[in-house]
Amino acid sequence: MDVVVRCQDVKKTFGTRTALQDITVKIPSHQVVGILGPNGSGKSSLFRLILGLNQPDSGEISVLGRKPGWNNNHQIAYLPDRARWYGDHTVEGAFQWGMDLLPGFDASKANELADWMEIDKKMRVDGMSKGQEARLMLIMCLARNVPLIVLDEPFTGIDTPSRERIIDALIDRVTEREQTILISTHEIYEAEGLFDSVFFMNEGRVELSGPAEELRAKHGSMVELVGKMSHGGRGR
Ligand SMILES: Nc1ncnc2c1ncn2[C@@H]1O[C@H](COP(=O)(O)OP(=O)(O)OP(=O)(O)O)[C@@H](O)[C@H]1O
Repeated sequence: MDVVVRCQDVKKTFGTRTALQDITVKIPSHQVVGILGPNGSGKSSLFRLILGLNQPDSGEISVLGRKPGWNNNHQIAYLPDRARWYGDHTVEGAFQWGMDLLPGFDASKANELADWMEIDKKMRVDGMSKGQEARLMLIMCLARNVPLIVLDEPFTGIDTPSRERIIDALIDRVTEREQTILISTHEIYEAEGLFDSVFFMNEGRVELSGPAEELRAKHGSMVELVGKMSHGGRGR
């Protein structure tokens, strides 16, 4: 199995709060990987370590075979939690900015994604609704030809019918698996079909992981599994 992220005994605390404890995982590459778990379980903290935005207190982490940090991040497209970036641009302006500054940004792919997500390219970003801006942020990441895409809650703010449409189309589009896509989301019911593998986090630990098919065969749907785990069942 090719591995995109390798963590060995990783621990991260913020003051008295433990965000991650004893994380030892190998996240497979060339897959769509769901990082699931309740609020505060450590998903965003793990992503921030992958990007090198925070350092672990102890343990080792490698991403695409290297230590995380600025010299690795040209290979990663990252959509952070609560991101709002392109305020004074139009959509086309954001795409131009992407071409100038984002490694691997493919404007024709961005245009195609904008048509498909029904985003008007002349629109100013500061006039967008939350859901339109969330779609633009998703496009800015998905249009990049980089080996790793990390999406932290990418569907938040997108209304249910649009979200379902976007996720269905993503399921159709990300079949080639040239890239690895890590997605954290609470929209498990809708997103379940996207995932090849899933890592369930709870209280800063990875409590269960594996190929989505295997987990489903053993435990039922992901929604049920997350429900059980969030209530202390650990899915085992
Ligand atoms: N910068 C920080 N300062 C203090 N505590 C933090 C910080 N970042 C994360 N934490 C704490 O670490 C724990 C894990 O937070 P994290 O944001 O990683 O969870 P999450 O699984 O992404 O949650 P959510 O689903 O709500 O986005 C929480 O208890 C949180 O309060």
